[in-house]
Amino acid sequence: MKVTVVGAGNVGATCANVLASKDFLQEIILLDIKEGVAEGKALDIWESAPILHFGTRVRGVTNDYSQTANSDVVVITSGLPRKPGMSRDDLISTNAGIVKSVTENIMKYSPDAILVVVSNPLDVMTYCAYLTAKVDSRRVFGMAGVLDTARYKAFLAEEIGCSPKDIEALLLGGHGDTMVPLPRYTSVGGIPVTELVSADRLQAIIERTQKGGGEIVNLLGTSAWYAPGVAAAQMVEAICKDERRILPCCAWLTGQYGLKNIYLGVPVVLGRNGIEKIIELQLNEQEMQLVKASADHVREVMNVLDNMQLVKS
Ligand SMILES: NC(=O)c1ccc[n+]([C@@H]2O[C@H](COP(=O)([O-])OP(=O)(O)OC[C@H]3O[C@@H](n4cnc5c(N)ncnc54)[C@H](O)[C@@H]3O)[C@@H](O)[C@H]2O)c1
Ligand SMILES: O=C(O)C[C@H](O)C(=O)O
Repeated sequence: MKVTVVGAGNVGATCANVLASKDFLQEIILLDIKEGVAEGKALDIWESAPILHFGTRVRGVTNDYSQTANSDVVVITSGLPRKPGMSRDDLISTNAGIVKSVTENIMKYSPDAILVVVSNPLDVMTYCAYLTAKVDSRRVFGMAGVLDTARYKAFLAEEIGCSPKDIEALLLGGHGDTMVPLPRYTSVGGIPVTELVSADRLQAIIERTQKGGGEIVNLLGTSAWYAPGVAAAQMVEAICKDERRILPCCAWLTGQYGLKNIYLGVPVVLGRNGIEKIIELQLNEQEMQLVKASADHVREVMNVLDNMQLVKS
């Protein structure tokens, strides 16, 4: 199978590197607009193949979309990352134009591809790619929940002093400070998390998760890439291997959770056709209110995109 990663910056290059090292793809194309960047990083990754023992061919190109032809999956990471003091939503005016033009170019050469959007503001950039691609929404979705859930699990593992491997958890909503980690759907080695972590510590972990992206931006001056890159790679693997994994993804809702015509993070079954199924949980009233508040925020930013009249809804 062939995968294209658009944007050879921090997240794109990390995603390509992780995918290559897993050795299940025939070819990865890394594409960037900046001359030499994708070629240089792809060559560097390819030169690690003899050491890591993988056979996936990794090639870099500068804006030459003909090289991406017939990709099975395309990961879109092109766009500006935020700096300290910014919210993800502040990136909309620059990144919407980038995501639109990238999606147009990709669809020209890979009309059957599945698109995994990573650029921020995530939920709205996924909407932008969907409007531009004009394909079934099951083939256009975003990466956020896998990353946000991983952060939630990492913080819990640290608190409990256990392996992150033993934590199962779920998180819903938009990729912003209104995201909704769900303690009722969180367990540690089969034990409900509420039996191991006090209510106030759990609330502190939820709030740290909600601001997890900003924590890294404040430390680095730019946003995270190791966990985001591997999170996107996990989604690509689930699709290409038709694993039918249940992962939280930013998906187009058509009535689920009482919401429609909106991209929002929900658990889905991810397989060879993209989103095979959206899973609807039986939320209690308080959880539903939090999801609705998150959806309200995402809808506000979707309206900003609509008002830009860049792509027709
Ligand atoms: N969804 C998430 O959970 C998540 C996580 C981390 C980062 N992000 C977002 O991903 C994006 C990339 O982050 P990063 O840290 O890799 O940034 P980066 O600056 O390191 O890389 C972005 C790359 O995109 C390239 N680019 C810009 N316009 C392009 C175009 N038209 N065509 C092709 N390439 C183009 C740039 O040249 C650059 O190399 C940002 O918008 C960031 O906010 C999202
Ligand atoms: O926080 C950001 O701006 C990048 C990304 O969305 C993240 O959560 O790490």
